[in-house]
Amino acid sequence: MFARRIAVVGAGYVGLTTAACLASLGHRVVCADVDAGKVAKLRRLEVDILEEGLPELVAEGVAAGRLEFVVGASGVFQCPDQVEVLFLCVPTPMSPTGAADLSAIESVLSEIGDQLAPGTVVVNKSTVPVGTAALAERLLGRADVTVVSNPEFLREGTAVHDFLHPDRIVVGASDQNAAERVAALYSRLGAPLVLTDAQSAELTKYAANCFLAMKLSYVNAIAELCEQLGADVADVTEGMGYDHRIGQAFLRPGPGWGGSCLPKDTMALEQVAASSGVDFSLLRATITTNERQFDLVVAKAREACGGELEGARIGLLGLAFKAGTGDLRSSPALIVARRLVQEGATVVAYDPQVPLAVLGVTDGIDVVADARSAAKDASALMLLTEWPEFRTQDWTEIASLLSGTTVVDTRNHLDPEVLERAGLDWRGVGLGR
Ligand SMILES: NC(=O)c1ccc[n+]([C@@H]2O[C@H](COP(=O)([O-])OP(=O)(O)OC[C@H]3O[C@@H](n4cnc5c(N)ncnc54)[C@H](O)[C@@H]3O)[C@@H](O)[C@H]2O)c1
Ligand SMILES: O=c1ccn([C@@H]2O[C@H](COP(=O)(O)OP(=O)(O)O[C@H]3O[C@H](CO)[C@@H](O)[C@H](O)[C@H]3O)[C@@H](O)[C@H]2O)c(=O)[nH]1
Repeated sequence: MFARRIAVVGAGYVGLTTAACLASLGHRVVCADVDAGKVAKLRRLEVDILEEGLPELVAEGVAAGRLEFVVGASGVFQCPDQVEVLFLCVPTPMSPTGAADLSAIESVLSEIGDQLAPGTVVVNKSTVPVGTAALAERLLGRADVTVVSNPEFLREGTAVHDFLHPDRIVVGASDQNAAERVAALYSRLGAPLVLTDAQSAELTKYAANCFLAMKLSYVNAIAELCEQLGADVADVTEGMGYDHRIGQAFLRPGPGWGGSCLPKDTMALEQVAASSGVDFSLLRATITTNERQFDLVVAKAREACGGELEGARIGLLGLAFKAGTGDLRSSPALIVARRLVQEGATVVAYDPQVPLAVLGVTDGIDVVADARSAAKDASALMLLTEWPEFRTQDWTEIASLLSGTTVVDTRNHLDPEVLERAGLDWRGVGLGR
């Protein structure tokens, strides 16, 4: 079924990807954002997030007349065609209590509530606590409008690929007909479909993200054990991952997990569990293990600087929360960098996707234009984001620029033999040597 027109509110990672991909599937889409500057750029076909294939899909959709951009959620009603399905893709950040902040969703609902045509399906794609679809229906107060939960599972950096090749589509609603209308929008993707109630759909999203976070905390704890016991985490995780019940994915140790979703979603589910009277100590341990991981990384930096961070100069390779994105939200690299600054180190960082001017003076992090500038006169170099270009640096030149010899590789991303040939002391994670 092709809707006469789909509206998408929010033109960020999820909203813009949803709008452009639905347009590429043949739907007619109007995408709204409260940020007039962002909308003006999108109208000029400028996409300011790093997502492979997204600028091309936006350009194709606009050229085909299937995709347009408007300012403000109510802007979607300026178009002559009636909106039949409206997706909510607005932020649900962490509030000071740790719970998800639903104010953007509430604000959009109050803005559009009176303007929705009878029979419209409102689809929530933002990550929200159980009960939000029901809350949205109450806020709308419209018996002729249904709210459907359709959580999104895409990853940053591979958003278009993930949207068009999803592992599954989850659609939850009390109204079977509305759920099927939403599911039909994705029919060309051929993905497994989980049709359920709204509560189960909403919980599925948190359950999946928290499971991924738990897997990573577990792996990072195993890596720490490897260091104590003389084992090699790469071999241990390879041996674990061949078990199809475990799988090889999401088993790479690192500086801790971060990004715009896992940290806030683990905190939000913890809040939900607490307020439901459920003792989810496993989830608490997942979070605290990650916080400890940052301590361990800072301790490695301290050791690399001879036991004292005060006055040390440390070069950082990477600031984004993972390779393939320029997103700094809850980036472990940034958390570690700030901690090093707090402990008195001078931190000079390079990231291929983070512009020089992005960090404020308060962060105290000197962002430079290349890896060589980060290495210059540093007592130690630390890799925090696994950008491919870091593997292919001229490591002999880097070695000549450093004042020390230690390279802490928090992701086991570099080739130790290449670094050792350059006279450097490579220190990875989860290696008992
Ligand atoms: N980033 C991801 O990888 C990802 C993946 C799956 C789910 N999610 C969830 O999707 C939701 C959106 O995340 P995101 O990363 O796309 O956020 P984002 O910050 O990249 O984009 C959100 C957009 O919404 C706009 N916006 C805010 N309030 C608005 C309003 N009242 N009216 C119109 N536009 C408004 C903002 O200007 C921004 O452009 C969150 O709940 C998030 O947890 C994110
Ligand atoms: O083996 C691994 C895999 C990931 N990470 C780290 O884990 C974090 C999260 O990575 P990833 O899951 O790839 O990032 P996101 O783009 O934030 O995607 C997650 O969060 C999204 C928002 O909810 C979900 O839609 C996705 O399914 C979920 O993977 C990053 O810090 C990664 O460096 C590791 O340390 N080791």
